[in-house]
Amino acid sequence: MTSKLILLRHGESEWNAKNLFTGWVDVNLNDKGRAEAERGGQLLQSNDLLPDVVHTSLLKRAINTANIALVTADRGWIETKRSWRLNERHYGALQGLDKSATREKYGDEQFMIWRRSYDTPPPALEPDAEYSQFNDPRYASLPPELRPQTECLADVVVRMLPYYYDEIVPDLATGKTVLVAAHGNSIRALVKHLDGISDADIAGLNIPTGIPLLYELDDAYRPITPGGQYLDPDAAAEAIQAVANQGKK
Ligand SMILES: O=C(O)[C@@H](CO)OP(=O)(O)O
Repeated sequence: MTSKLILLRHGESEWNAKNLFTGWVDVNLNDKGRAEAERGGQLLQSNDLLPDVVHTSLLKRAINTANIALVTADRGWIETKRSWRLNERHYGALQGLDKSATREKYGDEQFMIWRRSYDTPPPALEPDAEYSQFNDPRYASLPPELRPQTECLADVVVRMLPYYYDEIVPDLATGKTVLVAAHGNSIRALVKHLDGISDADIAGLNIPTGIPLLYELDDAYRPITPGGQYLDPDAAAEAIQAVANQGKK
């Protein structure tokens, strides 16, 4: 038996457009992001990939992307599950900072370590800082040690995988087509797991906004096509390059 898992990074957000580190800050989609989400829904429909269940993070850019895409594909009625474990990587003290200014201030090497190294997190964000989510009511049920103040990608893998195994795989096992609407770095964590990408090589993988990425999985939940298939490969290639170039002049 094979199963279908579709990964969808949210459409462009207000802070993506401003080139700011976002992480757990709950910013909304902009007009371009909403249009990308609609196009994502059209691609699901035209490829006959109609989700039976959707999993999202607790952040509105992913929630609204899923809603727009699913309503567009006439699947707005499907079962919905949400978890903080699908949230974007917490960007620590970088949240709210301009990416280009950060690169200029700290240099290319430090910028890339914070942005794409596997196991070096940015400095922690104090709980009472302006862009901290430490006391946000949506995380009130988490014990303090689970509420991040910064994360590297390795931390995201560790907190995301229990959700994948406990909630997403059981949906795949019952033959459902599963949509996961999440974020650049939580999707990178999941792709790293699915494709068995090394800690070094994952630095070079970027996820475009709003373009569904289909993984057909075998009965061991391994990809039949390594890397999956973007439903619009040309648009994905261009958008991936744009993500990789963020922060460059
Ligand atoms: O700012 C962020 O939260 C992420 C995703 O937008 O950025 P980056 O691609 O730099 O990890």
